Amino acid sequence: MAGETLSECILRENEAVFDAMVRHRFTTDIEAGHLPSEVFDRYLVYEGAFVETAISIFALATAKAGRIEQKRWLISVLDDLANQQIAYFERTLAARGIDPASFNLAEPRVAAFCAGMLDIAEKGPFLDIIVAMFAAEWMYLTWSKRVAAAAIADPLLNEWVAMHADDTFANQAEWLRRQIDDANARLDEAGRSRLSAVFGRVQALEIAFHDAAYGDNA
Ligand SMILES: Cc1ncc(C[n+]2csc(CCO)c2C)c(N)n1
Repeated sequence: MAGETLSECILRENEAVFDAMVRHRFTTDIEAGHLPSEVFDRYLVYEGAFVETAISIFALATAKAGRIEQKRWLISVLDDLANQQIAYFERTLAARGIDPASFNLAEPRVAAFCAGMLDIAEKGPFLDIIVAMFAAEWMYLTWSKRVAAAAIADPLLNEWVAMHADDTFANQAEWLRRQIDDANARLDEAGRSRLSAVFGRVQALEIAFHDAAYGDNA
């Protein structure tokens, strides 16, 4: 549509699947204060595996970035993932007495999500990686900002939601969004629709990943 940025166009074209994900039962259960404890435990183990995958994805983006300013920013994202996010999982798994070995990390929907994201990063150009991570981060920012307004009794769950609703995370998601909008003029229609399809594919993988946190009865 005329006067629209590329990120606005991508969000409009994928509105239905994006809304389905930001309204996923995982987010509405947290908001309503009744996320089952065993679902949070399973989620933490699956999510910890994804954060390690995210380090590989951002490392590939760093390697493929054309400009030093982009590399510099992505290195700071990597530092945050390796030092703040991984530390959250180490602390949280220990505090909740979770043994990751007692969960199935080969769960098909979790494996499909991690492998699907990594595949985009390995095979795709820089902008595909940026769009895939924009899809994952913008979605988390959107539901976390909504859910952060609710009183979350579990301090570790509260911390997780707050971490995705704060300015640092919002700046990260907005940086990705700017990369997409700045590239718009250099793309043709086929390139734009390919990126929009990447965004939609990531939301579908995300929905299955969050279903998996509920076990087999999702
Ligand atoms: C399943 C899943 N999807 C998206 C995010 C959002 N997110 C938060 S940090 C990060 C990586 C780099 O900042 C991403 C993508 C998540 N946490 N877990």
